Amino acid sequence: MTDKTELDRDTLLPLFGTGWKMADGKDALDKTFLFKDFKQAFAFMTQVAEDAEALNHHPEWSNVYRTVKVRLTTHDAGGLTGLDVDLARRMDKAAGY
Ligand SMILES: C[C@H](O)[C@H](O)[C@H]1CNC2=NC(N)=NC(=O)C2=N1
Repeated sequence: MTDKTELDRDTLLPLFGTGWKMADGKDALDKTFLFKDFKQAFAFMTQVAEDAEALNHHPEWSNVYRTVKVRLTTHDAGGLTGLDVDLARRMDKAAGY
């Protein structure tokens, strides 16, 4: 599921349910994760770093204390692909959704 054309509403709907939003003219998925404290936020980032390496697909993200802001897009494709959906799911799992 790496073709941009395969991303339909049914694929994205479960992610909207966990707080992901379309951004950047629908070329990206954004979500803000809020954790109990910095330690939990950083543990999440450490787990997701492993997932990103496994997928060879990497988030744009920033961390301030217990907040992690994420943007997912596929630079190679110039928009959203199945890789972004896969990484979003892994992030939700790592955050305990
Ligand atoms: C060469 C390598 O496959 C590419 O640079 C990968 C790595 N990680 C990536 N991550 C994201 N988010 N988009 C990409 O296009 C991308 N490309």
